[in-house]
Amino acid sequence: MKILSVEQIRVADAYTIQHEPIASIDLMERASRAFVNWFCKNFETGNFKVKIFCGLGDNGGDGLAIARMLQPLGYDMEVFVVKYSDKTSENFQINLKRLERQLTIKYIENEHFTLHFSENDVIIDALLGSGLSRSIEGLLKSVIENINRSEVTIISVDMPSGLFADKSNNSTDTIIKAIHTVAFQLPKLAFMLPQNEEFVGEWHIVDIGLHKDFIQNTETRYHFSTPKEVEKLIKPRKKFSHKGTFGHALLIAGSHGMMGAAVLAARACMRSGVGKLTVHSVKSGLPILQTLLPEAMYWEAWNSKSSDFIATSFHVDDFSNHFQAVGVGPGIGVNGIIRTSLEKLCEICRDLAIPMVLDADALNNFSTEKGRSAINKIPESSILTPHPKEFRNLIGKSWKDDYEKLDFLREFSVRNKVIVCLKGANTAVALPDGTIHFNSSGNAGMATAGSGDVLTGIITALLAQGYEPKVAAILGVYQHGVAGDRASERFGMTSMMASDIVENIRF
Ligand SMILES: NC(=O)C1=CN([C@@H]2O[C@H](COP(=O)(O)OP(=O)(O)OC[C@H]3O[C@@H](n4cnc5c(N)ncnc54)[C@H](O)[C@@H]3O)[C@@H](O)[C@H]2O)[C@@H](O)CC1
Ligand SMILES: [K+]
Repeated sequence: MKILSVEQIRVADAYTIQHEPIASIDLMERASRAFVNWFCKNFETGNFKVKIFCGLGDNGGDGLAIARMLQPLGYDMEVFVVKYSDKTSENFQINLKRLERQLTIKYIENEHFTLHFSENDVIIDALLGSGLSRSIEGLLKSVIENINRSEVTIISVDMPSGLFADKSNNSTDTIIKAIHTVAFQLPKLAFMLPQNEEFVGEWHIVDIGLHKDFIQNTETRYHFSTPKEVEKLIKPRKKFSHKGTFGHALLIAGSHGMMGAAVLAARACMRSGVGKLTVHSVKSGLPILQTLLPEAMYWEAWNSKSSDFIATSFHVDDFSNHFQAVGVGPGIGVNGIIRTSLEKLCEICRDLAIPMVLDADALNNFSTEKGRSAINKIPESSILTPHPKEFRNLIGKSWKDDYEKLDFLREFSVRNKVIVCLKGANTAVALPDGTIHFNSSGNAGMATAGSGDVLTGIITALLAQGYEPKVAAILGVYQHGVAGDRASERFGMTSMMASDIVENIRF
């Protein structure tokens, strides 16, 4: 699903009005109806009052139309119009006239207002939407501060009022803190970013029938990978296939005291459909891995006498005609010898065109001053899976906000021609073509030790099966999240562990 800018949404709106064709006021009616349908499904009539706060533009117009539609359905309504300006939109005016016939509207015209909220109230925020052009001040600011203090359920129409859809707010800005945001047709970039979580709450999309052709033909750098889109990427397993069909993966992971990382990645790899798996790790890890995962083969690190790190002088003969994918990083440790051996590994994979996943310590080895100058050795189209701290170390600089983080992410991915999965809620998968794809699955329970190792295993397995790197990244991240969602259903977010994610992988 595309994420369009405010400007693009405005054009989509105009295009729909012209080409469907539909009158602007009827499009607003359709949008408001879509909101109402969502609302009725989620909030059955009962012992509570719905308080709608309307601005003076089209977002306010939506609010008035929503009030008109909800009242006959049995909701106890109170409608407030905040008169912060003399200007109103045409659709607002039309909807105001329509509603005035049905109920008494209350006006908030100056700072001498008092609002009373009771615990069960539900507030619908239709003050400002995507038309926001500056930080909120004056009367609107006072009203929003009052609403936020009420601590009752707040539902925002299209956008939490005061939040910019595709650029950063000032840290002191006044913004509605919604529990739910019900957005029209497409998600906004702001919804994807951790810095906006307390304003957006849980977001939902309702279809308002914007013109499909326009959306299809509009270019954007941002995408939200919906379950429907991603699930289509899974290749069916053919009846006459054998284990050779699904590739042989090499996983380089673990060290003394860090064998859990290797086991988690390896188990996840096997659960994700790889034909064969070899794990390359330290000597002391052999009994651990062979006991916990008899399905995998073991390749002992050549010079791991002290058995506390992997530092193999990789040789091309060990790779050619052997492996279809290499995953490297979880628990391997960081030092100059390991980095040298990683550089050699990258060289071999590049020459033999073996796709790679680099995670955790593989990335940390490229995050020292010397390491950064060797980043260009990472083969094109490799998949890197850092969490934000690892990414910051890799690029050697911090970002001022989440928008700048996305810019750095895109820059890095384009410059090095690699795929970067920046992990977090809505993991961002940046492709070398400059696009960023946000993931839709997963939950906060996945912020637990070993969760990243599981992702490495999944993506390595997909590469070994011949999935194109960009598909392996987007699908792998999604399936990892789905497995995490299943694990959290069973154990709860707080109690789930990375091994529960592994046991819930299902392709
Ligand atoms: N684009 C679409 O597809 C549709 C949009 N609709 C609604 O229209 C909304 C956008 O409407 P508008 O463009 O009228 O904009 P808003 O209703 O968000 O804002 C109204 C006006 O307020 C002024 N304003 C901006 N920032 C302000 C501030 N900080 N303080 C005071 N005034 C400020 C601007 O002049 C702006 O045009 C959407 O969020 C959505 O709710 C729907 O009605 C139907 C379809
Ligand atoms: K709003």
